[in-house]
Amino acid sequence: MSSCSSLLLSKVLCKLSFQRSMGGGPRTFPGGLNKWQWKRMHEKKAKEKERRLLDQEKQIYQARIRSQIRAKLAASAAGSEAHDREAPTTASSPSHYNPMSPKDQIKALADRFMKKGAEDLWNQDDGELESESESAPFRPMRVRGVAPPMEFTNVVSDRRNLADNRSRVLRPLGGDSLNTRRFSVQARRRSGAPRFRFRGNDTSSSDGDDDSEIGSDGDLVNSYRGGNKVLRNSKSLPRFNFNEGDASEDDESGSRGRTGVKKMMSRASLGSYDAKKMRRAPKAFEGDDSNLSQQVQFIREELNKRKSIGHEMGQEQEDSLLTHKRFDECGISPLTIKALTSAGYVHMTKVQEATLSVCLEGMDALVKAKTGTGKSAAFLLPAIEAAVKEKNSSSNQRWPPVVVLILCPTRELASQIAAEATVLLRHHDGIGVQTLIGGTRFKLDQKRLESDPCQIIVATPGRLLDHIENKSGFSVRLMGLKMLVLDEADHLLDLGFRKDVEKLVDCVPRQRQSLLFSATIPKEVRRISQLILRKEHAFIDTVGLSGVVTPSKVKQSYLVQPHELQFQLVHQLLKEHTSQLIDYKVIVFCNTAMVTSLLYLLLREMKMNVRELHSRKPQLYRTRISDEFRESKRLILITSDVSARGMNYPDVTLVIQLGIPSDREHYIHRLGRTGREGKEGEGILILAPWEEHFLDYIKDLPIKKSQSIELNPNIKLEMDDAMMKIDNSIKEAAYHAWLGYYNSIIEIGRDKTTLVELANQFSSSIGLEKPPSLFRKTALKMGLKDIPGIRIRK
Ligand SMILES: Nc1ncnc2c1ncn2[C@@H]1O[C@H](COP(=O)(O)OP(=O)(O)OP(=O)(O)O)[C@@H](O)[C@H]1O
Repeated sequence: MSSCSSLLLSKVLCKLSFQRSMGGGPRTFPGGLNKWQWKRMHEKKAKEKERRLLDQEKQIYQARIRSQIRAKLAASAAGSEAHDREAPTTASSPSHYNPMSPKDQIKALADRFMKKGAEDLWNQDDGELESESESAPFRPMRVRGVAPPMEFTNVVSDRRNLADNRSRVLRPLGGDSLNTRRFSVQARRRSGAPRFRFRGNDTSSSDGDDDSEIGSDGDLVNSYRGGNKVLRNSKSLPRFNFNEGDASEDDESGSRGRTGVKKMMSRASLGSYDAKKMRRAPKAFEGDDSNLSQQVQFIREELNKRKSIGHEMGQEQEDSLLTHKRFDECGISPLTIKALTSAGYVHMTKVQEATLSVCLEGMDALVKAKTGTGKSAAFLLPAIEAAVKEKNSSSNQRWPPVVVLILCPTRELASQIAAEATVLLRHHDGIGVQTLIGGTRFKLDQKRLESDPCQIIVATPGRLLDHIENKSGFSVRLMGLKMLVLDEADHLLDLGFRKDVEKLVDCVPRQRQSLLFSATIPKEVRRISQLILRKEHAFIDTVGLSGVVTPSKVKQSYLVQPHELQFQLVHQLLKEHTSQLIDYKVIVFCNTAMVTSLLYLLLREMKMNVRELHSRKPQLYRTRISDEFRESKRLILITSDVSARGMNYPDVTLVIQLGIPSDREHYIHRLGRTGREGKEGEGILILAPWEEHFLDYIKDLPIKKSQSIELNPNIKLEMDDAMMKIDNSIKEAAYHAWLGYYNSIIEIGRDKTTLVELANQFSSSIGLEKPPSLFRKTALKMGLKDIPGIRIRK
């Protein structure tokens, strides 16, 4: 009764504050709170959430330690059992000293790995199966001809599909119930590829394979929320140190006080099994050992057969973008079908086929699909359907509620999504879409919202929060929200954005559908996504059997060249490419806005057809260049990571990445600007000799070393001349940004002396007589104050 009345009261207050704000009365937030109370309330909520999270992390960590101790004790007990295998364990011996019988061991393993996503939780420290498998508990099974542990795991993960699970993992390509891809991932994990270290010194997760294999939910949700399972090592580690200038420059996150220090979430892992799970062991494993080994043999053979068929089919399927399924078969409204048809969309792409029915059912989903495969339409179609449904049920409101909220990390991407939504909405009268993005006038947004109320909002987190906090009745309109979409979800849940996104999630109703899309979903993001998704959500992965997340028709290569020669190398590569292709269209990614600007000016001086796009440019300019590049051919775009994700520039023929990307995901998304819609493309990564370690993090991708290119000495002279013409202030800013970016990279950032040496070489290569000085405070923050070669501004 009391909760009912308080709900009623808060609804009335909401309505009142909405009416007041629309009518220009005193400004209040829902519940009659003023701006500061409202803000404090959300800050408090965010703090509480953070504390809860930390508690859970702590529990997970402690559980992990406990499990390690247990594993060690069990291993030593197993050693002693080898001497005395026949002797039954005495009742008096403590239970954790008891080695398991082979059957129990299998049951335990089966239980542990049969759960969806459990192989995702496999880690090297789970060692009994590999290194300690030679010891007692497993030996009897080996004698009976049972496969070595790794294959066994695979067999079990097949059986796992029979088990009931709360959430669904859908792998439409080839219906990979036997999950051959996971097999290779586990093998890779065992090979111990080091994890890319930008995110911190997380040596515990040495798989380097965040993207290509994500586990499914049930356990993960459980273990995350309950914190009572044995999970993988959990640490919160810095990802970025201080960045001077614009180093890491995803515009919207930067604009709202990006912390400069990024942390990694811990990764979940079932380090051991627990008694409860024993009950869920499949019946087949309870039979006698000889039956079991026959069965295992049979399943393995079956697996191998399916694997080879799957690979062939998988490759074929991967090369084509569209499926046979038509849009008019899936129950979306005829007006949308009409718009789709006139836009040339008749058949669905794989991700659309895999997700549409699930999303239209109203289920939450986390979706992973390759770049350029039509994810935008995959979430826009259910979004439009939600708006249509809502419009039919509440048509007379003057200010209709916002039914769908789509969050994007960059302004350009938000505009692109809104443009696509407008195309799909062209035949729907009374349903509108608007963008709320930074870099435009706030008042203008407000006017647009009042004059043209719409049901679908595409926004960047920073500007959206401004609207909620500055209010104008907007937060009240969000109370009717039915669907929340996070495009580039992994990036939005990364620390640069996470706080803002959490605040936003607190401002929308809990009863909603949430859809998270990205081409890359690292495990820590998979975990944190549970905060947004309902427990009963689908995880849909259309990457395919190969497990390669990059487009199959993109030729990937890398070149190694010292920093000071890299500009010349870029110039030479561009010259070659543009002379070979008539309709070239190239994107060159630089790591910072100021280096982007410098390279742009240099290439312009060298008479190349270039444009620049980065966060230091005014929004109008950015929009103009983005539109121009979308429409054009024979153009080169020099850009920073503002263009790395989601931007759909058709027919890009080459992507060059200059310098080490800030992580594996950045590499994949940047590369994904070419080879879209199943087309061909090329990607070249240019690394300095010390940056080659990055290749460890992408070694599962089909990237090859390119033949070295001999640089033309005459061009060098020409470039030096061109460089002389560029203003020193640009070069100094580029030096600062360069130093800031590389200082944030752990490998080099730790060795400050080498870093400063490299920076000073870069400085002289761009024509600066001596390295520009730093403010004392900045040098201090960067840990560079007393490093030889650093000049401090007086
Ligand atoms: N069903 C379809 N039929 C034909 N073309 C389609 C279809 N769906 C999407 N496309 C086209 O595919 C291209 C890529 O789509 P989109 O930008 O949505 O990819 P994405 O998966 O979101 O990529 P990214 O991961 O880079 O964000 C667009 O040009 C879009 O028009």
